[in-house]
Amino acid sequence: MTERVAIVGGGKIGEALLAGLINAGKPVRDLVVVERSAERSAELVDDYGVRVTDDVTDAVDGARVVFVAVKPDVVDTVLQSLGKADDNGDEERITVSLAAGVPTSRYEASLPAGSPVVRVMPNTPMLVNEAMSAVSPGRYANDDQVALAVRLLETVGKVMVVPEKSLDAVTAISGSGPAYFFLMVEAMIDAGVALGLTRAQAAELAVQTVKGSGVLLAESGLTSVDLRAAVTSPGGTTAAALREFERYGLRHAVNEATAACAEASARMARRPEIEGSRPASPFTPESGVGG
Ligand SMILES: NC(=O)C1=CN([C@@H]2O[C@H](COP(=O)(O)OP(=O)(O)OC[C@H]3O[C@@H](n4cnc5c(N)ncnc54)[C@H](O)[C@@H]3O)[C@@H](O)[C@H]2O)C=CC1
Ligand SMILES: O=C(O)[C@@H]1CCC=N1
Repeated sequence: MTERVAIVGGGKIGEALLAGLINAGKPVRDLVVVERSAERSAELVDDYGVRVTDDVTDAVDGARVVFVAVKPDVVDTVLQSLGKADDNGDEERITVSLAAGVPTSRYEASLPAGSPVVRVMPNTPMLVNEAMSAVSPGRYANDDQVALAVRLLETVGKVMVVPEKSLDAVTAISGSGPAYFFLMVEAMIDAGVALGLTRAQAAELAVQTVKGSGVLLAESGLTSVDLRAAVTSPGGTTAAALREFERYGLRHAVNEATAACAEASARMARRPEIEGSRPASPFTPESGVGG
């Protein structure tokens, strides 16, 4: 892996990618991060010894792959700088977007004609090299360029190639999906406390249960239906719990929530003033919910 890589946006996803690439053996000298916040830049320099700059044009000079990991409403600003960057001569620069809801066509319209663009929907388990990334080639990205993006992303988890029209649905399942499981764990911890456990006990029980269940699902070769049936003894405790989940409409809630997520992603693609088109969050920033 000798290609020079620039990561524009050193937030949660940008850092996850940076850490993953370094862990996978990519030399730090082949990496550069573009970050607007001075405080965040200092953290990245301290933690990874990577070069961090606030100048997009300077950072992408000589970079074979440029990952765009800023919020969707900042993408147009970044594209203006990318559009002004010198070309790389023979080595065409590949722009890889990690931003939710921004179509490859918007990149292609701003970048020099025929620029290769690849759009990706990753997720935050990338921080522990367990990402699920869905990759969609733009109209000018050739097979080798897509393969390079896939290879880099495989250093931080699994990769699936899908047509771009699937990305709203992908966002509803794997992009936002980690938050659904975190919410479930939060609810289980509160429920454990209500049943008399300490919060620490309930947290340890719930976290290890979700981790073990995930590994079992990924590694046993069995389906979620088989595995649920294996936990559910006839007339037993699990059946009593599952009956209540069905009575309160868990499947309906999942259908409605994922439909709302896919629609939010599609809405962002239709409108450039992305943040303004988002529904109000039910959470405060202090609750730690964002992303
Ligand atoms: N957080 C998540 O679970 C996921 C996020 N994404 C996408 O990844 C992108 C990044 O998301 P996060 O990492 O969560 O956001 P974040 O807010 O943690 O990171 C964004 C970073 O970009 C920096 N930044 C802002 N303007 C800049 C500019 N002009 N030049 C350089 N840096 C700039 C910010 O200071 C910040 O550090 C978003 O587009 C989001 O849609 C995709 C999938 C999952
Ligand atoms: O909530 C969001 O908009 C981003 C995209 C997928 C996960 N987080």
